This record gives sequence, structure tokens and C-alpha cells, in this order.
Amino acid sequence: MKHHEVVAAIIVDGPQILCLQRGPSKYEYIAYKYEFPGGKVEAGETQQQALVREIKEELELDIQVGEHFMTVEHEYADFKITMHAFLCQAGKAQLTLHEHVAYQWLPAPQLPTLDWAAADIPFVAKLVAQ
Ligand SMILES: Nc1nc2c([nH]c(=O)n2[C@H]2C[C@H](O)[C@@H](COP(=O)(O)OP(=O)(O)OP(=O)(O)O)O2)c(=O)[nH]1
Repeated sequence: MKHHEVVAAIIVDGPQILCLQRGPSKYEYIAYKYEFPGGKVEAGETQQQALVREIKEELELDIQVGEHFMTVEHEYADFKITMHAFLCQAGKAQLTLHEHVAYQWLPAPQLPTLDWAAADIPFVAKLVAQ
């Protein structure tokens, strides 16, 4: 089974957290699910460099990567991921969606109202509990 090393940005602005909705996918179980933006770490990159690159590509945002939040291992039907989430800040910059179909800024208690990718549920649970 394929195994991907993925980084994800929990972008925080005061009490609000940035949530992104994925577009269509060949894997129906992640299509249109909410996630924290990010992607696969490429050879020679640190996790932080990968996150800065991915967020620039996906959202045209320049982020400051802060502390490591949590790492999850998740096995989907077709592949496995190890996903490292970091708390990040982006200031007041406007974002432009290149790969996602929608976004919402939500306070932590409202995160569970969205339909999250299964791998993200532990992040959501920890954010709600804090
Ligand atoms: N970025 C991101 N990916 C997630 C999250 N939750 C989750 O299950 N995934 C899965 C979906 C994807 O199969 C994989 C990350 O791949 P991706 O498609 O976002 O990354 P990428 O841009 O580097 O990939 P690619 O399109 O270049 O192949 O991890 C999440 O919160 N953020």
C-alpha cells in the first residue's frame, strides 16, 4: 500500500480556524471533504518548507509556521498517510482558491459541523477540546 508523508496547516486568526473543502477526487471517501490545507513533503524539503510551499500554491498565502500540533497515522482503503499538523498564522491576507472549492473560518467549537476527511478527525477533536 502507498504511504504518503503529508503536512497540514492549522491556520489561526484569533479565535477563527481556516477550513478548506477539497474538490472531486478519484477516491470518493476524500472528495469534497473538509481538510487543513497542505500536501505531500517532497524529497529534500523540511516539513515546514513543504507547508510554506503548499499553502502558497494552493491559497496564495504566505504563512508563518508555528509549533507542531499533532501527528496522525491514517489508513484509507487505497493508501496510508502520516500527517503532521502545525499551528500557523497568515495575518489578514486574502486567499485565492486554486485546488479547493470552498473555505470557512470557524471557531473551534463549530469545527465538527463540517464533513471532515477521516484522517483529520483527531485534529478536530483536539482543537475542540482545547
Ligand atoms: N493536505 C491535506 N491532505 C489530507 C488531509 N486529510 C487527508 O486525509 N489528506 C489526504 C488527502 C490526500 O490523499 C493526501 C494529501 O495529498 P494532497 O493531494 O493534498 O497533496 P499534494 O498536493 O502534495 O498532492 P498531489 O496532488 O501533488 O498528488 O492526504 C488534510 O487535512 N490536508
